Amino acid sequence: MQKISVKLEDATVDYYPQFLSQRFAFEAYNTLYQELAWQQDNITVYGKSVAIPRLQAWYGDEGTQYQYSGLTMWPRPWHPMLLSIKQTIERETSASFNAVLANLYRNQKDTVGWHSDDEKELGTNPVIASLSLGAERVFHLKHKRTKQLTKLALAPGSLLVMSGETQHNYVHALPRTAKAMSERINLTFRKILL
Ligand SMILES: O=C(O)CCC(=O)C(=O)O
Ligand SMILES: [Fe+2]
Repeated sequence: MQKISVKLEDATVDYYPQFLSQRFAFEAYNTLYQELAWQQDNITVYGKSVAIPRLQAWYGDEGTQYQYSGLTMWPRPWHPMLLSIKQTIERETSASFNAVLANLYRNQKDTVGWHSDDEKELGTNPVIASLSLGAERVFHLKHKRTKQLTKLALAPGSLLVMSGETQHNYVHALPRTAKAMSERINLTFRKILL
């Protein structure tokens, strides 16, 4: 399988342009779009409740609840399609995961702002495996100290694996775009320390 090591200072990022076949990526998109328990969550920012600009769903092993910005996400039991994708990623990367955050970007206005996946439940130097389906969107990575910006177009069926000190040294985001975009699903597989 084709794997591209993205050249980044102080980070380890691998990109698999066609991790899933086009046919399977299309099928997975349709199934997950229809069958996951997509919800609109609110977070508390400066004491105010704000709707997150995307839909989300959290699936995982029992005990993998996850907290951020005043929001606790309780895991739903694995959907068979998520479990099968997880196992395929585990075989290829030799990492293991026990939960996944599914994001649904409904259009070009849905985004995720600058952050690192550095919640304490993930431990130091977590492996985050990010699978993309549906519309292609541009993922941004920014070095915290040098501010060096890297942009990666994430194709449907592609896998981006961030490991090593990436979360420590970089923030990442999926910005909104001026151009109209159809729906995109992103699955970020994680390992919550229990
Ligand atoms: O949608 C993406 O590609 C990124 C999602 C992300 O960064 C996250 O869920 O932590
Ligand atoms: Fe993230």
